[in-house]
Amino acid sequence: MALLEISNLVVEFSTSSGPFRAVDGISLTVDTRQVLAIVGESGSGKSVAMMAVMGLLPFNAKVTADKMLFEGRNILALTPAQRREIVGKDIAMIFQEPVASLNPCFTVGFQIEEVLRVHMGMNRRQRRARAVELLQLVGIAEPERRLSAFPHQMSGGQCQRVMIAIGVACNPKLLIADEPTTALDVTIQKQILDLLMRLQQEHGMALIMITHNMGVVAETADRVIVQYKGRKMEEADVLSLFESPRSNYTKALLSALPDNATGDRLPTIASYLGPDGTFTEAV
Ligand SMILES: Nc1ncnc2c1ncn2[C@@H]1O[C@H](COP(=O)(O)OP(=O)(O)OP(=O)(O)O)[C@@H](O)[C@H]1O
Repeated sequence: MALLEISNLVVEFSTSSGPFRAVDGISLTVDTRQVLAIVGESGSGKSVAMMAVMGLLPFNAKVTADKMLFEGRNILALTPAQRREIVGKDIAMIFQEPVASLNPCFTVGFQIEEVLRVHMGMNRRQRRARAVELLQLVGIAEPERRLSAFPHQMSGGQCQRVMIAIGVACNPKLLIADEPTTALDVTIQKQILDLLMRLQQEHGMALIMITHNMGVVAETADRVIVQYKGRKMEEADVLSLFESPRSNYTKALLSALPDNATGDRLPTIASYLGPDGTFTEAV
């Protein structure tokens, strides 16, 4: 049984200019301990699809799916209370903007301990001890002292480490990382990726890595889904994707990497469109 199984996920927003379909029939499965990358340009519906899994979309979103199963349970049929037992505990998500994702009004210690209070029912002493352990785990020096820091007193990289600590606090079975390194300096990006991969391996978590960066895909993923305008263009294991991409859109993404440049100018996506103005899907 797959850990997460989604079939034909559709997310439609009602907007002032009519319905807008951000996710258009995405299917995917994630197995225990697997790292799945979802790659695609900005606006391709990567985040919206995963927010639908978390139940975090606003009221103007309509979510439908033939299947959305976590460990065999239909997530869409759960009551909000049942869903909250899973989300944040068994499935956790970290976001692109670590500083903005933390609450500026509370210390990082409070924010880590809150998750432990809600999901693990720990008492004050246990929470404190676990919070120190978590900060150590994510590589924050002087953890006891840093627990009383507010997010604005920490760097972006440290805030992302705190977000990761909150994400893994309850030993989730699945962690969804939404562009976890995009807002960070290049040197810090590498450290955060290494940290995520170490935690994934040590804790045996499955990881969904949302990214637009093919380098991140190559370094982290077992399987890859390439998404464009809310649709899945291609799904493959990571080696096949880089060695023999089947969809024109994947070919376009790969040829747009500076390392693959053959001329003075990088090719544009448009030069890979088929005669009907669309990309071939290879799923
Ligand atoms: N609340 C909303 N109402 C209307 N449209 C929305 C809403 N939230 C997201 N969208 C639209 O859904 C589409 C998909 O957005 P999404 O954030 O999933 O893209 P993405 O692939 O994750 O890109 P990025 O990497 O920039 O986050 C976008 O066109 C976005 O404008």
